[in-house]
Amino acid sequence: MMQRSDLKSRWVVLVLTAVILAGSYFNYDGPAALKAPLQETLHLSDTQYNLLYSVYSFPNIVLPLFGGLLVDRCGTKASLILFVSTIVLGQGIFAAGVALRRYDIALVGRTVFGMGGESLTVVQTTIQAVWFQGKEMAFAMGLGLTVARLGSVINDWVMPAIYQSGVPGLLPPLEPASALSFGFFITLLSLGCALALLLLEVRTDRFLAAQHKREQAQPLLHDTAAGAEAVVEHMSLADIQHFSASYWLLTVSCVVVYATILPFNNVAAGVIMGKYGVSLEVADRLMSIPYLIAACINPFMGTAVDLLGYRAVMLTAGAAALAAVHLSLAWTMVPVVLPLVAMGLSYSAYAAAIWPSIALVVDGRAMGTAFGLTTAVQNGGMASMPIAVGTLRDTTGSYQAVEIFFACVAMVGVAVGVALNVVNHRAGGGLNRVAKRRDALEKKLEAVIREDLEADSQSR
Ligand SMILES: NCCCC[C@H](N)C(=O)NCC(=O)O
Repeated sequence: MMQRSDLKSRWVVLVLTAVILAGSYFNYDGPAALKAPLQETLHLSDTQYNLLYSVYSFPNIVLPLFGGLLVDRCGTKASLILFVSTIVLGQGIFAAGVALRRYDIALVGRTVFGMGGESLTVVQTTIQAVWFQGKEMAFAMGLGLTVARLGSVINDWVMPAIYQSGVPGLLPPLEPASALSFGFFITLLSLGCALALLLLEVRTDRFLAAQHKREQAQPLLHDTAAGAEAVVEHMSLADIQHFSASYWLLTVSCVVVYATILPFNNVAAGVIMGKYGVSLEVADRLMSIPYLIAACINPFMGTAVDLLGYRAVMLTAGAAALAAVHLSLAWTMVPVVLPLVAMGLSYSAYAAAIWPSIALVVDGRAMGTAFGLTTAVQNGGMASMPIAVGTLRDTTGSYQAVEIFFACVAMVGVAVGVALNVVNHRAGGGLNRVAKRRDALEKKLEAVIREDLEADSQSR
């Protein structure tokens, strides 16, 4: 039976989902690129500044789980439009709050932005998993993250420039709200791409339904995460208890390892300026290195995962490399470019392995919920880390304790990775195998079971 992953238009879907997410990532990292001007204009301490990230993540300790359920129950189309509209609204409120010098409104804006932002990553990953299932999934997710991360990198370059010079006749210079308003226009671009994707999905539904009718297969019921297959069973929260041990270990790994990457980026400019005595502009450029490296090599890392497997090994090695990076930032004076490049490489290896791994250990009909739950737990880490980091920085007066803390968290990620390798090996080692070989083995197994059942019914 023909599926979405058999269609060439999956590449258009990849471009659209990537650009949609790039708009979200661009704005997520907005405060990091404007850290000093924001703190100056709104008179914020480090803790208050970091709260702009924590409030993004607080609602997401729960919301993406329901976002994922919504994706599985109502489909990707409605969820996509809902979540993109929410980031447009949130960014608008955030920019207005900063323009009005109202920290409380700015916090509300970041909260609303977060309510859409993380569930958007869930629906985007689910759409990519559905359209690339059994094909170039890790490559597609890697390329998607590349474009999204380019959003972060462009943000690091464009936001300080717009802050400095404004947009003639439109946005005044030396005003952080100008840069944030520019970010609002970027979210409108994401909305435009989401509407284009909606049209494409509707046309694909019609095409596949007609195709299935011709093949006398079951009609297409709706566009759930299970894609073009006829799905009648609905995922419910209770089904979470059937997720495997590998899934839970992947989720714990995701929360601890990402907690050493994304929250580091929020304070990277401060770490670099404090340790190496460079200006904000130079620090902003330097801090874009990890995301830039990751953006450049994500598709290659993804291809390596598609061709070689070794997902569980790769995500353990990625965590170990991140621990080394943070220790070197805490205790050595090596040129800062080295640990930043190493961070980009390890982040990319980790991201290329973790997201496709989740798609491999859960059933198709639970994909949105699984991504949602992982993202929810991940946000627990992303909500608490900035507070811990801000408090450590405010109490010790330097970033050394912060870096040692990041390294310890990464080491927990190594331990979880080792446990994952053991558990997965006992369960057949699917995560470290190539997906196509894994599919072939599963098909062989199904055929043997079917033959057994047929022989059984004939002998009765
Ligand atoms: N919007 C920035 C935070 C992204 C969090 C998201 N759940 C995620 O982890 N995405 C993958 C990545 O590597 O950024």
